[in-house]
Amino acid sequence: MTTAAAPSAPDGALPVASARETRRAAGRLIRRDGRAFALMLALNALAAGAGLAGPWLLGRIVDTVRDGGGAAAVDRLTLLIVVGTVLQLLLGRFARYVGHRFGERALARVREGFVDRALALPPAVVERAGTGDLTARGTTDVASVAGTLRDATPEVSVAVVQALFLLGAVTVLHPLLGACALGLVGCGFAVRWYLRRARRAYLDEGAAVSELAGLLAATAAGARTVDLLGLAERRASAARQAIERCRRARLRTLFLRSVLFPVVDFSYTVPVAAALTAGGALHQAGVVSLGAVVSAAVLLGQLSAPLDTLLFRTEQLQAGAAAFARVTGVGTEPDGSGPQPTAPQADGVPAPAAAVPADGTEPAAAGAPAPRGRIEARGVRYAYPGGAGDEVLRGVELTVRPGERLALVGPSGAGKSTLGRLLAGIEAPRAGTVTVGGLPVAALPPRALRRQVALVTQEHHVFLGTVRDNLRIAAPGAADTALHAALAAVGADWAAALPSGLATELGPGGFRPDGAQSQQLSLARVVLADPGILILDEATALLDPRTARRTERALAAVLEGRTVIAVAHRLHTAHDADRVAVMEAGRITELGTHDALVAAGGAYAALWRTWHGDAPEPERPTEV
Ligand SMILES: Nc1ncnc2c1ncn2[C@@H]1O[C@H](COP(=O)(O)OP(=O)(O)OP(=O)(O)O)[C@@H](O)[C@H]1O
Repeated sequence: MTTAAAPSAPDGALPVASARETRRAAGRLIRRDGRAFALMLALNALAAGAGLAGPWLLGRIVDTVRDGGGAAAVDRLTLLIVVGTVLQLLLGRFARYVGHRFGERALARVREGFVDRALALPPAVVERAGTGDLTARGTTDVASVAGTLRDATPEVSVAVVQALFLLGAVTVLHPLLGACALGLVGCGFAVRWYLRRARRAYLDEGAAVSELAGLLAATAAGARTVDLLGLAERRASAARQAIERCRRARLRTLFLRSVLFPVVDFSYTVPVAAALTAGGALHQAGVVSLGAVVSAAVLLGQLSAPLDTLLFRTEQLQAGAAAFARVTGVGTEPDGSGPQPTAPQADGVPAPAAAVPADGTEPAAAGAPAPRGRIEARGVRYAYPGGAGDEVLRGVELTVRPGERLALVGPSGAGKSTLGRLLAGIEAPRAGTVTVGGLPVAALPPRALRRQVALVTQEHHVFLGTVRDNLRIAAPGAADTALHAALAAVGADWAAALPSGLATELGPGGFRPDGAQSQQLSLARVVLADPGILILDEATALLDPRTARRTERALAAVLEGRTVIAVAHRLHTAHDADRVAVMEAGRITELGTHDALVAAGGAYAALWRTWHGDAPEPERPTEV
């Protein structure tokens, strides 16, 4: 899906679908349930047709009485009015029922699509946008779309059909009486004025709510840090500013409504007054009967009901359309040219890129083992967005062979973690290329990429749900035997002793794994995902020594048979690696085996001597 982002999307924020793309997405939703939509419209048309009987029969009653007709004739006409009204009620109710069901199905599709696209978002996109925006789109915006689809769409379709039928009926009575509906032109101007401003205003309101949600979520998540560092006043001040922006955005939408509604209310009376005036003249000229004038006035008076619905729902439709644009925008690229989420195949694995790797290794194929191809960085340059434009990586050249273990060492801030993120495809280089098995990582769909490269950090997350749920995230549909094998591979013996085995619930109210156990669960997921290349960055850095030892043992099992690039904090890791790359100021300055680099007497040799206590501490802190 390609969209042009709304111009307002700030740098790093998730894109918002353009008006055109929003309309297209709505069209797709309607087409997918086209029969139900057509049935809803047909039933509405029948209900509106039945509704015309009342005013028309009222006119007939007036004419009958005027012509001296008896009470029996009036009774018959009155009975027909009752029949018409009941018919309208029943058909209208059925039309709404069909409409609500259509709305619910469409909403389910919107929700499923949103979840799919949100889950397929590259982590870097979520990091830059902030989880508040994504949360607000997944909650407030989806709820707004829900209200629109469930209530507004059926109501609006009823109202549109009713209004058209009423106008048609008056015009049939006499074209001049139909022309009296032009008195509603003031209403049209007011609505146009409103609609021109409403999309922008509602988008701003949604963005302000997202910002506030993100700020409050971050403050709540970091409550202890806020308390510890005495940041409460600063956070409260930021929250006050965000609330003020919300208030201003809300006031703007309120102002738009406060102009719209009074103008519209006045406009409703104009056609009725015009019909009575013009109708009186026509009647006197003998062109129309008195009953026709009464019918026309009643029909035009009845126009206010569907128009009211339209106006009332217009606001909801506008808010819903803005929310739909924000929901649809998730997972699209701001410039409309970047990678789009890949539709999963039946087994949940996306189709891999159909290209033959340059180094002759087998291309990825659905269900086939991930290729253990070489990973290469050529002339890689990178600067963080919003990082004052300073280059963090300045022309990195690196080739890691299949099955090789490479240790990345160097001073703090040299760019090791950043290079790890680029090699894992989380960030894309500003210049140069990163390829895995000959395929540029930037061109691989996220899920296909994850089958080839995994970045293991000290961050690990236990999801609410069972042990099985937590593991199957990496391999949907994996058999219990595979899950047990993965747990055993990372030394998670504790899992076998859980009361309900793989069905044990994790988290509050269930089993609460400690740091090492959580890390083991996340490593078991890596085993199940079975990527050919692992990038380790501080995987055990924050753990206490005992936990770190347990985790490292688990890690050793995971590394077996894979290409490994490890940001090395302890030089014994570098010593045990096949080769060592020294990184300084965004470049690889030394590359070779431990022995060769020590013999060369360069930066690595100095680090190694420092680690052994043979030399004074270097001036810059190092990762030893
Ligand atoms: N998200 C970010 N936004 C802006 N600048 C960043 C970001 N992350 C890192 N940097 C900057 O990029 C530079 C390289 O950081 P990086 O973390 O890659 O270095 P490192 O060698 O891994 O250091 P360390 O071992 O201390 O993490 C540093 O100057 C850092 O301040």
